[in-house]
Amino acid sequence: MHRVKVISGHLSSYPPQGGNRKCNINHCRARAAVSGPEDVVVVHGRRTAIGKAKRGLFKDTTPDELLSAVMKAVMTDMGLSPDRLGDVCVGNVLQPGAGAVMARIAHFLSEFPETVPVYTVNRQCSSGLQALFNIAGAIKSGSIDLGLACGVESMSLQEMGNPGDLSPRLVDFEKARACVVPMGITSENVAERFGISREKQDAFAVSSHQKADRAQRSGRFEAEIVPVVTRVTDAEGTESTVTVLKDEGVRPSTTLEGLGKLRAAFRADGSTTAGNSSQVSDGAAALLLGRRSAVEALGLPVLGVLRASAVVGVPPDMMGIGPAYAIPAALEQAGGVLCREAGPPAGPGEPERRSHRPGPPPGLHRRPHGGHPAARAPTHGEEVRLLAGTSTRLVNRGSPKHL
Ligand SMILES: CC(=O)SCCNC(=O)CCNC(=O)[C@H](O)C(C)(C)COP(=O)(O)OP(=O)(O)OC[C@H]1O[C@@H](n2cnc3c(N)ncnc32)[C@H](O)[C@@H]1OP(=O)(O)O
Repeated sequence: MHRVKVISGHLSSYPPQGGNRKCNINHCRARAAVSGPEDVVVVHGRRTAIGKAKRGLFKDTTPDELLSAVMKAVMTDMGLSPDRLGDVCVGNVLQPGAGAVMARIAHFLSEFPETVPVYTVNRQCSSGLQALFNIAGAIKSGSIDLGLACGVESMSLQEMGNPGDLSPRLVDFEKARACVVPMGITSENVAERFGISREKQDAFAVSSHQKADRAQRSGRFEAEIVPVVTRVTDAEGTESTVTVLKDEGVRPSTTLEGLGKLRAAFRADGSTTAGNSSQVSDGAAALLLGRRSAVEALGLPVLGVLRASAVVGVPPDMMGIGPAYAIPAALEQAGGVLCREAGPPAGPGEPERRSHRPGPPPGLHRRPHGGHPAARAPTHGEEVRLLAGTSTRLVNRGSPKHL
């Protein structure tokens, strides 16, 4: 939840509306100022540490075990029996069948009863967020009161490079061809088309490592990380038992100078390196959601309220720009007002826009929905939480109409 607060803080840092008509997210929030028993609220969440794929302490751990660790931890922390859950949704990309069998096995490893259902969903990098929004949708529509939204991936035990059986005709369609562009190349495309220099990427990476290091050293992640006891085999073939407690991607010694020496990983003349890339990782997370009335009746805490959601399709050869388009779309739903300054970056060669309601980004098609008339705001001192995903998803307020 700390990161959610940070994102929310970024979004609210725009100056109040004035002569320059910059977006004021607090104003948007004020427009959404009613709360009620039908709200979908976040109760609790836990995650595993994020392991370094292939070389980290989770490299030999199966995803059902990672998933089971967080599923169990959330229910135990809340003192809640799993049979209270109306549904469990798990986001996953690489496991066969999006991990349906793996998820059901995790369910039983967690000693959840068979009467509680579980299913999986795959929306690539935002699969976990999609799971969250599916559960929120089921709560909002009245089909369940409480649900568990999870995400899990073992990049160590599955390969990214096999897209499965595809039509040979894909070569005749530019966008279809772009769907099999490797992730590293999509990073190069974004850097090139939006003018994000190697220096900027390296500077961002240094600052990211520094922030993660500070957070790690000050114990900010401790409450959210579930210690996982597992087995790992070292390079000599010796197996040992370890307790995994810490994210493995953080390199406190990272410097601009050191990063500057790394070679581009995907294109000889490129700018994406092992130092400024998103680490290939293993891990899992679970979040308990519920209808406010049910949550309060059980005496459970309310961490935040889910207010709006938006998904925006983007060109597949630069899929990493998803959040830049989905976040403004979700904000627009949350408050019905959005300025371009809070919107996605201008497209390549596109002048900075100033319209109060941005049109769809170049080459992109906005889902045809507007602001949400039934916006509600939290009570009891809660803040609105806008949850941004690694990809195209924002989750917060919804209504049956939109779910
Ligand atoms: C669930 C998911 O994980 S999905 C997201 C996965 N991410 C992607 O697909 C984005 C693309 N990124 C990638 O494919 C990978 O990060 C790659 C191919 C660029 C690099 O992968 P790896 O070779 O495993 O990178 P790794 O972190 O081991 O770094 C390799 C070397 O670069 C250097 N290096 C990496 N980071 C740094 C740093 N911050 N400072 C200095 N040197 C560094 C080191 O020499 C390191 O070797 P070492 O760990 O033995 O010291």
